[in-house]
Amino acid sequence: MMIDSWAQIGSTIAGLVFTLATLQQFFPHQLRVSLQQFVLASLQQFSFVQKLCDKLVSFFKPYIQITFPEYSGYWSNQAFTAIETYVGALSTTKASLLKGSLIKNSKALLLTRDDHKLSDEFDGVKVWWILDPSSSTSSSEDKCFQLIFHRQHRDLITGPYLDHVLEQGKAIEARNKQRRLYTNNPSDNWSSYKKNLWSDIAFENPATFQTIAMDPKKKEEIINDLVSFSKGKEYYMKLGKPWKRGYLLYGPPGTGKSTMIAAMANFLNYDIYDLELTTVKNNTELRKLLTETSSKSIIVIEDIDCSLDVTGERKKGGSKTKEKDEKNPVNENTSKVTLSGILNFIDGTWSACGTGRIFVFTTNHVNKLDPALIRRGRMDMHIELSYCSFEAFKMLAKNYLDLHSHDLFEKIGILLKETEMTPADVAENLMPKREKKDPDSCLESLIQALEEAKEKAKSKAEKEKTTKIKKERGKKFYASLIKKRWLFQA
Ligand SMILES: Nc1ncnc2c1ncn2[C@@H]1O[C@H](COP(=O)(O)OP(=O)(O)OP(=O)(O)O)[C@@H](O)[C@H]1O
Ligand SMILES: [Mg+2]
Repeated sequence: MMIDSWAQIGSTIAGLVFTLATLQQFFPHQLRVSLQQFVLASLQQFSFVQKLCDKLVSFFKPYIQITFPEYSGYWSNQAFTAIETYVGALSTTKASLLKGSLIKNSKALLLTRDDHKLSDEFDGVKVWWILDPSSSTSSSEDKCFQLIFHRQHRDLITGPYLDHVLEQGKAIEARNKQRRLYTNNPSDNWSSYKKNLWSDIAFENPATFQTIAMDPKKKEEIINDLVSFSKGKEYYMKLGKPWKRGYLLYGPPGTGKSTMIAAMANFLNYDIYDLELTTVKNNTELRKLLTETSSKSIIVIEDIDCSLDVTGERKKGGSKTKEKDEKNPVNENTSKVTLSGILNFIDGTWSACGTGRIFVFTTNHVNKLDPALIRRGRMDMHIELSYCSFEAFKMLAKNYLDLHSHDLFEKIGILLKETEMTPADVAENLMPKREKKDPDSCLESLIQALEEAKEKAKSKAEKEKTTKIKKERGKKFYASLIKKRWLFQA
């Protein structure tokens, strides 16, 4: 009330000053000077009185309240959601009244305090959160949070503290969020409702970077790259580049390409969009699908060489190439997605319509891919996943058998150098076949498999060698026949 009346006085004085300024033009000079002095003195007195009044108000009412409603107009208020999560997680360990809920798309049971008033501390300053302060008095069904703090900490609380609350709330939400695996629906099934472009299920692949067997240095490099990308929003903005990154995973079947994608999603807490190119009819559909993916997600095209003819069409250049490219669909019957459509999808104007996106392509035949598709900027990091090395084997032994060392490791190390066995095959041999783990028999079964693989490779190499020799002999024989015939004719 008091504040309202002072606001009224303020506007009255402002009006008076304006009227006086207009009238002044008609007064003689002497009178004008005296009037100005009078107005200045009154204003000084007014500001003194106002300061005094402010002090009185803050003395009798020293606390500030900020309300965060659940809805702002028709839209849900994102600040409310983040605050709800943050406040819910406030020292649940100390509280005696708890409530549990399993929220949609959340992977864990959410335990929150079942109090209406909670205190929190930031930089030594105490604040209070009240849920639904008006619930007892108001008939409105909308929930809201009220933050109460002493007015002397206004700057700290409205600035750094609220930033901290929103950031923490969002981080907890992301941690609890159940990741989703999306796959695109054939466009014949698309309804007018946009969400129908993709179907999704809970993503429950438990692969992590700890469980992936590969060169530790390479693994660390990938992790660092992902971390700097995921935290690099401002950096990308500064560079004027869309916030996106491409990874090309290549290597023989069973070397961990799909496992790596799952580990990336789990590490970053991103959803996966598994794009099945063969069901996409044309570039327009491809663009639509892209615009319907969420930010901070991984868009995957597995076995890109099988989904699209990307075997160097653009290398030839010229308008003819483009013509050929357009005529070179994924699937002769239904799809007209072209290489240029894919290039535009990853790197064109449309690719920047969301942020924090990761594109991952996998292939077993990296040499077959058009250089334009995998150049840096499109596929920024090329990751080779190869046959099982000794380092990779040690990781698998640790994960599968809890073994850090064993007498048989040395022999396995030598055999791995002499053979090409995929981590998938090594893992299969290390998997205990009985309920009770018996590391010795698992390692022995691996040694046996390695020796068999070595023998197979040896006999295959010998076979290839004899076929080559036979071919060369045959060639020589025909050459001599032709020579003899030619001599005879001559
Ligand atoms: N590097 C690895 N580390 C740990 N496990 C692995 C690794 N590679 C393969 N595996 C195991 O083998 C299985 C098959 O691997 P994955 O599907 O990732 O291979 P891929 O490279 O995607 O093969 P493809 O080229 O046929 O798609 C996985 O379920 C995983 O258990
Ligand atoms: Mg795979």
